[in-house]
Amino acid sequence: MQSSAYTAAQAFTSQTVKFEVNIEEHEETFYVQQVPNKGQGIVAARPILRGEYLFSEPPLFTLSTSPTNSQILGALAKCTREEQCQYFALANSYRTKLLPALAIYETNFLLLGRGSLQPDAKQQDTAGIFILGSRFNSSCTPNVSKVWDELRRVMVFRTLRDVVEGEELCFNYCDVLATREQRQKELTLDFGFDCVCDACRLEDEKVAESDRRRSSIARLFDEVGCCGKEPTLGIRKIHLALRMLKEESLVHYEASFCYDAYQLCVLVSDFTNAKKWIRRAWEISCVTSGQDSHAARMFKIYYANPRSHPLAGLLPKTTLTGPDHTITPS
Ligand SMILES: C[S@@+](CC[C@H](N)C(=O)[O-])C[C@H]1O[C@@H](n2cnc3c(N)ncnc32)[C@H](O)[C@@H]1O
Repeated sequence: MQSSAYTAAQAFTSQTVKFEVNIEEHEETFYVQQVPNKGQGIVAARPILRGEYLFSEPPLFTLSTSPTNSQILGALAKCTREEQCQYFALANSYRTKLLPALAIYETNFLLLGRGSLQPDAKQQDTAGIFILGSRFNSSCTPNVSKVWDELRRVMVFRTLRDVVEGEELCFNYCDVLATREQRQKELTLDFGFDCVCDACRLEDEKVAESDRRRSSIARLFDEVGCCGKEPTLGIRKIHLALRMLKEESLVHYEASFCYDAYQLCVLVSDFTNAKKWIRRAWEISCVTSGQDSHAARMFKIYYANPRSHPLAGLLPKTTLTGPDHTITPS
């Protein structure tokens, strides 16, 4: 199998430090190659464990989420010739609709805000071009997470679950809890392609089942937030959601549900189960966002002292259930 060897080199913004992402350094872990019906993609060269760090990459340049063609050309003018060539070698899904520089930007930009390691990073409207990160295709059952580290100004990629050798590495371009129809619509309208990921290629009853589960998880996510006065009901909904997330092989939202369960437990002074839930939330956030992420650090503090949460003891004492409790379908 062929890997395309290239180097993405970019100076840190307003710093003199050079930061390089060299695909050759990662060849034992993954390689870039053609994948059926998606152009190029990133493929695991060996079994990779859940939560393994893949690489960090600084943006070639950053702009708003809807720049003009001349703003992009302006940013490219500050790049080296090699970097410009790398940019124009990226995928282009809008070849017939937009000018080349803009079309490539629209096909490849990544938002800097989502999943930021800093809670208050005001980066929602900023996007960047990442030469290697641009080779990740989309999956609606992703096995890779991407988190923007505002402090280091790099996008960090890591695996969300165990990956077998030869498996494609993908993150999600759209909300994984949307139904297939909603996802397909968004990917066609906003990203310019028809998704052929495994979840989108499910047929008949299987896609109906997957849609039902994803919609139920989304609904439970909202409902749990309203269960502050009914912790027993809230915990039951969380168990249900976690079971469905597992059935859908989805990791996103898991830490959030576990943190909600922790909060419900501290509300009723069930600190034994609270500790179990916050430990689970911490473990998952280390996988999805890394142990230096804001969420992982906050969960670690609550694990050390579950009683320190401001909601502790606000409701009458009772015992709920922990993350290992199994529920029977109703
Ligand atoms: C950021 S690029 C990803 C890498 C790209 N395949 C390449 O060759 O460099 C985004 C483009 O990849 C393709 N792509 C990504 N995910 C896909 C998917 N799930 N199904 C079909 N095409 C996909 C689409 O053409 C999309 O516009």
